[in-house]
Amino acid sequence: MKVVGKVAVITGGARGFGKAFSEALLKRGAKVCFSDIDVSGGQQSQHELAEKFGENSVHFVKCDVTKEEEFRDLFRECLSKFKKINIMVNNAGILDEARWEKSIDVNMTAMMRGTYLALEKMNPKNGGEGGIIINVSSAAGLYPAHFLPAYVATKHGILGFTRSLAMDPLYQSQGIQLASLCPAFTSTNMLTEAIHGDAGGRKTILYPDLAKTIIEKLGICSVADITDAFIELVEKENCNGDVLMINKKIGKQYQFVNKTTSRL
Ligand SMILES: NC(=O)C1=CN([C@@H]2O[C@H](COP(=O)(O)OP(=O)(O)OC[C@H]3O[C@@H](n4cnc5c(N)ncnc54)[C@H](O)[C@@H]3O)[C@@H](O)[C@H]2O)C=CC1
Ligand SMILES: CCCCC/C=C\C=C\C(=O)C/C=C\C/C=C\CCCC(=O)O
Repeated sequence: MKVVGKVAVITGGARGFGKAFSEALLKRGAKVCFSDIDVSGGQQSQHELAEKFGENSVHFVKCDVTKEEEFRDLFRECLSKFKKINIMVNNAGILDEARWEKSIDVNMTAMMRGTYLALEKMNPKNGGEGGIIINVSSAAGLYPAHFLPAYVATKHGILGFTRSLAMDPLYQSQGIQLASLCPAFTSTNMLTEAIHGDAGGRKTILYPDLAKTIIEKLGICSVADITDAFIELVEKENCNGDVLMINKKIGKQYQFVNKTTSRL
């Protein structure tokens, strides 16, 4: 998709990947409605991005993705401000093995809700123009990891859901594409908290003592590496059903290149 003139909705955009993806789209001439549960972080990012790209190009909305009404309001506010939605990025996520039910709510249920809401708004029958939905999974959506079992389950779920909808001829006929991004370890606050504990000092992964060894073995990507892959997906002529993994050793690699189910 050509990004210039398009409108994107991004969840979890106050910091980390969400903020970097917002900036990358703005740089290419899109308008961005980004959201987060973190109001002060969101307002700070709004201020920085508006200074660079103009007040009329970027808009922050407070949205806890686990609250259906707030999620619906995010779409309403984007449509009211920018009149259309062409790109949806379900990026908000948490890593918290002690709160595995919450991990399912944020990483899985909310990602599904964001996808269904975007499908509704992008449907030409509802005044939409089609579009692209990118769901942020992880290398943890492709491989098991005994220090992150609940997180791994949610990230596998994202791939199953997104790849299945991408096969649906209905959405294909509406000009809607769905793809998944699978970054490996990347230097954001999520990684720092996994290594050192969260703001309250609680550990978010099992066996944090193993972190150093695992990271030394697998390496750490930069946010720029992942943003480059994100933009590649968005700008591709057809990204439907794509699963793009990025890790330090291999770089970018498309997975499940055969997009059909063996028996269907
Ligand atoms: N950092 C890493 O190594 C990797 C991260 N990911 C995924 O990338 C996505 C972004 O992660 P990072 O930028 O690294 O993390 P981060 O922790 O820096 O940013 C996540 C953002 O999501 C927001 N958020 C959390 N719960 C929310 C909720 N209920 N409603 C709305 N916003 C909420 C947070 O306030 C924060 O601004 C997540 O889905 C994560 O699972 C995937 C692979 C690797
Ligand atoms: C050991 C330190 C754990 C820190 C975890 C912090 C953030 C991780 C976010 C992720 O999304 C996890 C990404 C990848 C891990 C999953 C599988 C690792 C195996 C990948 C491989 O073999 O290349």
